[in-house]
Amino acid sequence: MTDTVLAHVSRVLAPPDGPAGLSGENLPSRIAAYESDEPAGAAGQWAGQESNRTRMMHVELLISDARDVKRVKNALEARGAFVKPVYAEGPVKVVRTQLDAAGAAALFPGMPVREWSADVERPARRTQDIVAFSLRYFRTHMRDDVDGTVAATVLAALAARIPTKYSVYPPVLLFNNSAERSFTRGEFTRGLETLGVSSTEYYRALLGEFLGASRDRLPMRVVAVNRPIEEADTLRQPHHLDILYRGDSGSDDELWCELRQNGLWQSWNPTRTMFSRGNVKEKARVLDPRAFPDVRANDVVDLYCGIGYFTFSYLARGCRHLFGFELNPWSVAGLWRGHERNGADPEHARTHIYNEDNEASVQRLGQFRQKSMGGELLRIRHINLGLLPSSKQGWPVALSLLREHHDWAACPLATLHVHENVGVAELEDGTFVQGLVEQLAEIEGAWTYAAVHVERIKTFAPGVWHVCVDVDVRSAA
Ligand SMILES: C[S@@+](CC[C@H](N)C(=O)[O-])C[C@H]1O[C@@H](n2cnc3c(N)ncnc32)[C@H](O)[C@@H]1O
Repeated sequence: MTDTVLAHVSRVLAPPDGPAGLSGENLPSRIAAYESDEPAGAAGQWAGQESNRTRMMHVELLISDARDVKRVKNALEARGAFVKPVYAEGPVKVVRTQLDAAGAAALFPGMPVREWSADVERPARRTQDIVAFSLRYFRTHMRDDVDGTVAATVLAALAARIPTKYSVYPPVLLFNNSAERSFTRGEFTRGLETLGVSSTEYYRALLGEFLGASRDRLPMRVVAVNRPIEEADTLRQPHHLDILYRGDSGSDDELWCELRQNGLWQSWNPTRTMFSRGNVKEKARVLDPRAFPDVRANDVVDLYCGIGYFTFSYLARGCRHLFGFELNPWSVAGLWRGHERNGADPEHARTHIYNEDNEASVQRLGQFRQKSMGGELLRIRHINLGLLPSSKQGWPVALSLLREHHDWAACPLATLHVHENVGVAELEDGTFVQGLVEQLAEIEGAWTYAAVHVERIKTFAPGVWHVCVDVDVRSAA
């Protein structure tokens, strides 16, 4: 064995009281600590009581030059305003603070900031805990007759392949699948065979470690590996979800995950529908009356409603009617499960979901107005356009809805929330936003458009941000 391999083997074989991070002794509590999408006591806001959700929003600093991180951290620590950990989003280093926007501007003039709250997603999970647990398990469950040197080499190889990033989506423990670290790598499966370790028993044991990990104490029964969604797939379906272990006899069609974020339940079938934890921040923004004013008692259209990511936040804010359009029947089924779990609007008096192309929305809203409103116009205060990589298909649809069905006299302002993946350069030089506004004006020239906010939601790929641009639309008349 080379020195490098030996050094690595001695590191991964460190005894339980060895270096922190490899011991794994405190595994359950550490894992439990990762599983929290919201602070204890965050209440469901479904009934539309929005006042108690208003809270001070802290900001995080977006630092483009890594050399500035230390200085910023020191300054924050001196004021007791630093929040661990510092993390990276593409080229940007993100430092969380206990400061509000004004405090940050005073301390770090000109530095870009964005809001965050404790119920916003934690940074990517990277931990050696899974590795430590797994190595302990392999050592205690491998065949007695495996040669010591072979065992050490194989354990080192396994340690390098075990995925360390995962999501707890009860009942599914979903692992990432990077080029280096994955349970589906040949080295991993061959390594288990060499040691005589049963993968089924190993996954069952791994799940056992997560039993107490779900904050809502939901059962964990499935280990799966996710692969990236294909860019070209409009329905954003997880075609490459591999189920490695199932502790029940249900079929894929009966597998429903549940997760509560910002006090609202969501439900989805992970073999049929994508789920992005990172959108939790945008969902929280929809719940913030300062960011999304006048939702209450007005109407909202969600042109790509999916499983209800944003739909539920609008309903929680007390909108009058929510019209959602979604092509994927599995997402619609998930949306209704989540809707039921959230326990309000049981008669579906406010929630109108159409399992069809949003191109049909102009016609559907017309029918709704005739049937349920005596032909009266709607007050469409917000239109959500939540499709990646681009929601461009929905831009003319959104403007047609305003043209045909919106009462400008009763509601003089309508806001489009345009989700897109945008390159950093186009964002920073303003060309994306300018192009968006110009294209909207080309579609409907009689109105005015003002891009009032650009929310950087998460990095989609290096140098590419998933953003939501809020565009205020006013009729010139
Ligand atoms: C990024 S996902 C939506 C995320 C969503 N907000 C949620 O809760 O899942 C985009 C969704 O748009 C749907 N979709 C794509 N094109 C559509 C169209 N023309 N009309 C209606 N839905 C569409 C896809 O099926 C997918 O579920």
